[in-house]
Amino acid sequence: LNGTAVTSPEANDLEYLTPVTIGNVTFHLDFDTGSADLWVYSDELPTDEQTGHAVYATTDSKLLPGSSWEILYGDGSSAGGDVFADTVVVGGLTATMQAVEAAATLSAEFERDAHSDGLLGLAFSTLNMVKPQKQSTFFDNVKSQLDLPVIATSLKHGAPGTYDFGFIDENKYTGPLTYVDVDSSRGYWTFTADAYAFGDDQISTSLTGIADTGTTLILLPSDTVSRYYANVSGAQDSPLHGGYVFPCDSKLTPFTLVVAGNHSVTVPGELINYAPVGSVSNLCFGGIQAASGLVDINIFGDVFLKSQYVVFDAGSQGGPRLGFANQ
Ligand SMILES: O[C@H]1CN[C@@H](c2nc(-c3ccc(C(F)(F)F)cc3)no2)C1
Repeated sequence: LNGTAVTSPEANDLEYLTPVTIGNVTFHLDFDTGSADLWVYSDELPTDEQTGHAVYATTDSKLLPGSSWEILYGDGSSAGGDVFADTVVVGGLTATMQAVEAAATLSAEFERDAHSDGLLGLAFSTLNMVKPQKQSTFFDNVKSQLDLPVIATSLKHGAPGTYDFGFIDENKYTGPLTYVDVDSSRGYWTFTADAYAFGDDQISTSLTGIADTGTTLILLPSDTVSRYYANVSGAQDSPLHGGYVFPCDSKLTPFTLVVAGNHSVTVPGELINYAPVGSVSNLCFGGIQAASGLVDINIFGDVFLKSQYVVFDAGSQGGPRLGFANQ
């Protein structure tokens, strides 16, 4: 059995939310290939923090005795609580004994996120934060039902896309799929590009990072980022806006990763114009920004992933790998 779930972008493609049924309640979760915990807003939160969200009724649920979780995300946000076992359905696929992590505390950033009802982690289960015993991700729990141990993402700019589980949909991409090996030793979908380019400016330095659907932007070392925006007239690193901004009518340079020898994966300049900074100024915020101190790895987030149909292959032909094709 395979499955497909439709995922929809919030404003400015800030995050993509996908319906997940737990028990008989549907939650809209932020699928995150950069973490490995499935957690939901719950009735253990202060009532005002539950408002506007689907809420997991822990009183009707099967507790995992003595288990708890606490997670910290790359932007410094955090969440924590206790753990239940429940039936979880995504795109027609069912995991009967899925660890569902009920949020009892949320950091301020989550309190401001009016739309998502929690996260569904799709990184490797070694990254799961449940103690004393790590729990399996939804993907690991349904993997045996799938034709292939793969997740394929089609995230789009300002339009619904899909998460395919168990199969690769030829109708969703053009040209060849180019595969690159993944180093899963830190639990992420980590890969290395042999070189990269800003337009025609070839940089023959390798670049290692993670494919992360839960991060909105592309986060790179600050010197790399300043080199990118040197090509964009009027661009400046603005403390007021928290990163590089430029005139919204700027023509942005494409960003290319060279992988698997000589295959180019290119993000068109248009996708690197992330969004206007506000309604009055004609400044736009860049889709490539510097990775903050908390994050010690480059992150190829949604701005990167939107240009590609991406196959997260857990080992259909040996080790884990990522496949990229234009969409
Ligand atoms: O940790 C890395 C793993 N993937 C990245 C990720 N970050 C979030 C996140 C979602 C929502 C919020 C909030 F709602 F604004 F609080 C904050 C962070 N989800 O995945 C970073």
